[in-house]
Amino acid sequence: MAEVLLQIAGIHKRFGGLHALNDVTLSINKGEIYGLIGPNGAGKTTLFNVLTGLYQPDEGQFTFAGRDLFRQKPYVVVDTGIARTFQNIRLFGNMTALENVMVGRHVRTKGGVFGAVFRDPATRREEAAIRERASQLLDYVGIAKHRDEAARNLSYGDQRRLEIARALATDPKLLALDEPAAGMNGKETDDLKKLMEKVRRDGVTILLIEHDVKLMMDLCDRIAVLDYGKKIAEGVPEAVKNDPRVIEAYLGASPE
Ligand SMILES: Nc1ncnc2c1ncn2[C@@H]1O[C@H](COP(=O)(O)OP(=O)(O)OP(=O)(O)O)[C@@H](O)[C@H]1O
Repeated sequence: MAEVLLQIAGIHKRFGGLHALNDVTLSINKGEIYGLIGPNGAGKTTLFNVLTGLYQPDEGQFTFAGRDLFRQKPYVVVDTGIARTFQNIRLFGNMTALENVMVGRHVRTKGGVFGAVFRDPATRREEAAIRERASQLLDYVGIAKHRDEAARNLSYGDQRRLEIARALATDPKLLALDEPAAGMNGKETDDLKKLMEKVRRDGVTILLIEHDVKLMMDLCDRIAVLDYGKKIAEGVPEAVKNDPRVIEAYLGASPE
């Protein structure tokens, strides 16, 4: 039987009078690529923000890898094994690609203030290991040649890959990607799809928000659909695509 990695139940999130997440329940199995779709404003990013500790849910339950993460702080969430990218790229533009990934890696290291100030041998060894791992990750996502370039000078597609490398540097069990293909051309999207398949093969579960329906249909094992903060459908892509509630949510009318 499939092993559940992430489970949320009865999650509510309100912004004043707006019910952005309304009783959302879902579970993601280890090794899955799980998609989240829905019209604009449906609550997808809000759910990501709840799952990564940026927003505190009003009610519900949230467990991940056997730990209770309900209303936990973002650093606890990262530590437990959830990493994410953002809809709007959030890199340190003036830092090199390598340095951006090293920042992500620091989450998993021990060197404290003492080590950083006095640069003792243990800290220097640790720093070298961080650099080495960051370098490997740039290679892994296919942008090793841009290692020493400022992040802001990378192409849009490469910046998205760099964000993924930085997220992977935290050694996540679950990688949550918020519209990673936005603004990509066909070739870049195809390369991104291959990268996500590789990440999954290497043991990382993926949660994906994406508007590119073809990409979602090709890539996801299961898809959940949000509409006005409610989960209106969930299942394998083919079933979701043909679900009348989903067609209605997207088109505003049932195809009779
Ligand atoms: N911090 C906030 N304060 C107030 N309202 C918010 C906040 N964050 C999100 N919302 C509202 O919650 C609703 C859901 O927004 P959300 O960004 O989660 O939708 P989405 O499905 O990700 O949309 P899109 O596909 O356009 O990115 C929207 O009506 C949005 O305006």
